[in-house]
Amino acid sequence: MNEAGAGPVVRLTRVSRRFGDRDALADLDLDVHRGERVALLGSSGAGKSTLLALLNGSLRPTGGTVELLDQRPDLLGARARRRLQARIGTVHQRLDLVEQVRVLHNVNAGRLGRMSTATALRSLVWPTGMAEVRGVLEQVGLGWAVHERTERLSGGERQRVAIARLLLQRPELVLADEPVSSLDPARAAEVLRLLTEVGQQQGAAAPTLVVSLHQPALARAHCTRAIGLREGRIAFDVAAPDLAEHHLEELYVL
Ligand SMILES: Nc1ncnc2c1ncn2[C@@H]1O[C@H](COP(=O)(O)OP(=O)(O)OP(=O)(O)O)[C@@H](O)[C@H]1O
Repeated sequence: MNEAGAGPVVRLTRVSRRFGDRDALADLDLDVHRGERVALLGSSGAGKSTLLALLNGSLRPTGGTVELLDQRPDLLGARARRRLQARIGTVHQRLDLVEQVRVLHNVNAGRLGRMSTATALRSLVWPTGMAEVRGVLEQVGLGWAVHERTERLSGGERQRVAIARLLLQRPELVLADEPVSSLDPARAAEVLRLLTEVGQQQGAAAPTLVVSLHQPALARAHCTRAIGLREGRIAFDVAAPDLAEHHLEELYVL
C-alpha cells in the first residue's frame, strides 16, 4: 500500500520507551504521511533521539506499537527487518563514516542494504557503479572529493558525504538527528535543502523527512510541520509556518 503512497509512512500508537525508571517517551500517538517534512524540536533530553531511533527500527518501544512503511519492525525476523531498514535512511549526529578510507567507499556503503552480501563485500574492494557515486557527490558539491581520504575533509564536508551516501541508498523515509548543530547558518540551510532532495529523488510528489533541530527558523523555512517534545510527550504539533514564540517557550523555559 505504501509503495503507492497511500498509508502513513510512520504510525505510532500509544508508544512509550522507558530506560530504567525513566520514561524517555510516554504515550505518543503520531502519524507521518508521505511528503511531510517534520521538524522535531525540544530541549536536551526531551526524547528526540529516542523517537528517531524508534522510527528507524533500531530501538523497540516498551509500550504501544510502531509501524514503519506498513510493517511492524518488532514482528519481523532479522533479515526482513534489515530489508525494512534499508528503506529508511538515517543521518546520525556522529555521521558513522569510516575516517581512514576514501570518500567513495563511504558513499558506496549507501547501497549495501540493496545488495547481496557477496556483492556488498566485493564492492568494498572494487567499487561498482562509480558513475553513480560521482553523481551523488557532485549533487552535494563534492565531485572533487571522490578519491580523498575521508579524514581530510572538514566537518561540513563530511556531513555532505553522509548525505551523498543517503542519496545512493534512495530511502523512502529520511531521518536526521541534529544534522546542522555544528554548522554555520548558510551551510545549515544547504544541508537541509540537500536532505529534502534525498526524498525527492524517489520520484514521489515530495520527500518524507523527520529531522531534529534546535533552530526554529530552519524548521519554518524547510519543514511543513513542527512537533515540540517536552519530557517525552508532544507539547505541540503545528504547521511549521505557524511555529510561534509561545510554542518555543513551552519547550525551553525551565
Ligand atoms: N540508552 C539509554 N539509556 C538510558 N537512558 C537513556 C538512553 N537513551 C536516552 N536516555 C534518556 O532518555 C531521555 C531522552 O533522551 P534523548 O537522547 O532521546 O533526548 P534528546 O531530546 O535527543 O536530547 P539531545 O538534544 O541532548 O540529544 C534522557 O533522559 C536520556 O538520558
